[in-house]
Amino acid sequence: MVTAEIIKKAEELRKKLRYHSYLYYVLDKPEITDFEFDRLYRSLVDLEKEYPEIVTPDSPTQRVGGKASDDFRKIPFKKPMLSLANAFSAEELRDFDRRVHGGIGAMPVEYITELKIDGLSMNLIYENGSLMQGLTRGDGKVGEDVTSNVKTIKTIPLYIENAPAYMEVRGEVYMPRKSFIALNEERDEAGMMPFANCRNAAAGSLRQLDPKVTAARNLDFFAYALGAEEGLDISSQDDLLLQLKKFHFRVNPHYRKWDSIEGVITGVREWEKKRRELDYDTDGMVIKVNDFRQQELLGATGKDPKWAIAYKYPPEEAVTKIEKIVVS
Ligand SMILES: NC(=O)c1cnc(OC2CCCC2)nc1N
Repeated sequence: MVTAEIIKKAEELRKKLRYHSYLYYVLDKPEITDFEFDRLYRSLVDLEKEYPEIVTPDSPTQRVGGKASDDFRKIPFKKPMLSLANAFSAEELRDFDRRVHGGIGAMPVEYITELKIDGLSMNLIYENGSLMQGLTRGDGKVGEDVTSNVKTIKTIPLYIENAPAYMEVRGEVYMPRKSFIALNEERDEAGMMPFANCRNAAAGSLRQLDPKVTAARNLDFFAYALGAEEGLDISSQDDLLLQLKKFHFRVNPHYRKWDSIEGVITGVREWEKKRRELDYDTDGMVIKVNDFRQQELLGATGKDPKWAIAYKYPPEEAVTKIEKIVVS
């Protein structure tokens, strides 16, 4: 017979496990040992086994669901996922800046630069703090339901405290380079084709029918935008990134605010080389007008926002295997 104490005990364990998972996976600053974490986790598993009726879909024990996901149902978005126009030179960034100033008149403009993570963009739907659906971007209007695979990604919260009634969090699922290299070695040994790059490996891992396979691929997630939401009062991109961190999402730390496009160009040049030191692939920088009122003034033509642009770095040789071609 389930008592209020038992439910309270389960909720306390879930709260502790969420918090320590956040410290370990998102901040990489655990406060307890793995042994202590496992002990907490084991007590919740035992409690839920003894009283199956207290299990909640957002319990930490529900990350790797048993069932293979159905064939990626197509789900329309409440708010389309915009795509980015590209710039390939500093001059094109200056053209973008001229268009922005043309659109909003004499007001000063602040820009935010964010590393452009080379993964696949996702829409995470939270209702009353619980993760209800994880959708791939698809064509920007209709996504694919990969919820059971998304739930296996440890840095994606299954439950968020103090969240509004409805919120869509958007970001990039990616595979760290170390995991990509290890996965390709495994595939090579098994006589399978290697993935060409981290992005393809992440896409292939998210589209697995069995969540257990996805769970073993060590995917990760950086949050960078909100879709449809109720009750959040956020007025700029840098405030949004702070709010996403407060909700315990991983936010890429290398974003920066600039008060001129010349500053943006400095930032873009700085990361052209530096990005190779990172443990994940980037293919450029995303430049966004910081102020949301100015974003609204500029609007979006079709599917590209006029308040954001992606600067693309020239592609470097995708190194999967070194082939030596001996010219006789
Ligand atoms: N790949 C990325 O890192 C990335 C992609 N998209 C966006 O912003 C969306 C939201 C509004 C326009 C595009 N930001 C990013 N950092």
